[in-house]
Amino acid sequence: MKIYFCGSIRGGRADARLYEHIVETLGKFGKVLTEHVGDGQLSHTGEESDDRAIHDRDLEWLRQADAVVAEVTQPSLGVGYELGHAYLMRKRTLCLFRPSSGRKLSAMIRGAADGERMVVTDYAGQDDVDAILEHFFPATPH
Ligand SMILES: O=c1[nH]c(=O)n([C@H]2C[C@H](O)[C@@H](COP(=O)(O)O)O2)cc1CO
Repeated sequence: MKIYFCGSIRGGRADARLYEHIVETLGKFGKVLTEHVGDGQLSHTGEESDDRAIHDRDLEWLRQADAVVAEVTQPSLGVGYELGHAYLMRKRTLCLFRPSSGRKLSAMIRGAADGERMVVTDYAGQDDVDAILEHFFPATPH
């Protein structure tokens, strides 16, 4: 199971520690292609690499992915772009949103959910992540 994790980078790194926890937990279900998104050392300027190289690599990883998981509380153009591609590629996708942030999730994300291929789950925080992921990923060996 290859998993593509999306989280804000240039959109702001306020939730970076939460991303780190999600990436670590996702490791129980498969191989996370985008581990760097959960790297606490990665700043809001992003990776050192050339922007086109980042873009092309990430779209290729997205093509390879069996599932997509996104933390969507911190708004990010890149995450929105990835989710649009994932949707058109018909990838099974889980979006995690924290209403306690005081934000209201974009209609273009919540409005795309069908509860099957594209799932949006509201949650309180880190302690809920395990149970949500266990519910999303089928209990088959990988
Ligand atoms: O350095 C990067 N590396 C990278 O993989 N990304 C991808 C993965 C993230 O899920 C998403 C974050 O987009 P943004 O930087 O617009 O917040 O884009 C984005 C950047 C910087 O834009």
